[in-house]
Amino acid sequence: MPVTHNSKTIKLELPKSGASTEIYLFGATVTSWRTAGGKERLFLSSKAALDGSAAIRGGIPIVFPVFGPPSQHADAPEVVKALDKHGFARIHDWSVSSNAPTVDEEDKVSVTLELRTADKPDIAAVWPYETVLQYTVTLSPQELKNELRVNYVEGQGEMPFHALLHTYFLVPDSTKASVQGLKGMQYIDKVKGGEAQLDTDNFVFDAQSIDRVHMGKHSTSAGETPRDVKMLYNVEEQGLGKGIEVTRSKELKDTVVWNCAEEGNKSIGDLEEGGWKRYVCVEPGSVHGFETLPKGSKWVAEQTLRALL
Ligand SMILES: O=P(O)(O)OC[C@H]1O[C@H](O)[C@H](O)[C@@H](O)[C@@H]1O
Repeated sequence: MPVTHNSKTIKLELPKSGASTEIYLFGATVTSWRTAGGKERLFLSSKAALDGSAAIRGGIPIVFPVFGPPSQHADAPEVVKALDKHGFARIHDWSVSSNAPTVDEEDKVSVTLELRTADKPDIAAVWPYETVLQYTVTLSPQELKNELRVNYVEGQGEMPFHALLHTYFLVPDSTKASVQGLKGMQYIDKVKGGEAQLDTDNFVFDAQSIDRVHMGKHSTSAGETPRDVKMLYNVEEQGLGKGIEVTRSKELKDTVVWNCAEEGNKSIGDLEEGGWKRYVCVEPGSVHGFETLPKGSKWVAEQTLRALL
């Protein structure tokens, strides 16, 4: 059966190719993505809480409706200031949507999860905008697509929000991994206290702590387009390929790159020892400036991850 689930997780499988993905209902967090042949592409800390007691350390947590600690944003509206770091989507149970059909074909399988703020009293207490989040995960032999839909159903005034797909890639060695496609972009360097900088080269993770928010879109002769980014392993390994290409819809205009390095690893209790060397985060989102959504409307964004052979 290509779609199986239990009370905690959903598994999508393409038996012919060996590709699969696993999604926890908690946070709608994708915790595993294996491409054709069964190679794992996402990092999941062996110390991650998988019992709903904390956000899952690894995979693809969903950040909504605020990125980072709300106090970090001078432009955060009052209502946002009361929220937890990275918002509420990653720390609540989602359910399988009965409104969206599950696609189940030989080389494509998908499922849609849903979070209704009206069903969660603790969210409704702090978030006066009734929201339905829908998240569709689609697996093909070499690709994983994540589509997030934000439906603002009922409330007063426009709804402010950030959204981001906090993708942890599994890498053989984070100090060798690089990211192509950010050259020429302005970024905010959170390690250097929020200083704005210009990326002048293709970006190489090294042993230093990295925490950057690359802002906005690419200007090309064809107009403004969202960036296509490539995360490269720069390591030869049987069956691994070169890396992962990350494409996204224009709504995910920003890209966060993060690795906590050895020193930072010590202060993250649920990150396994040496975990910093096994992951790099490349996170498409809209986190520089708040989106504002009129009541009754919808915001749709997606990323596609593709293994580069
Ligand atoms: O530890 P978490 O709350 O999951 O946050 C993990 C990281 O998320 C993002 O990448 C931020 O840019 C980092 O500043 C933060 O440390």
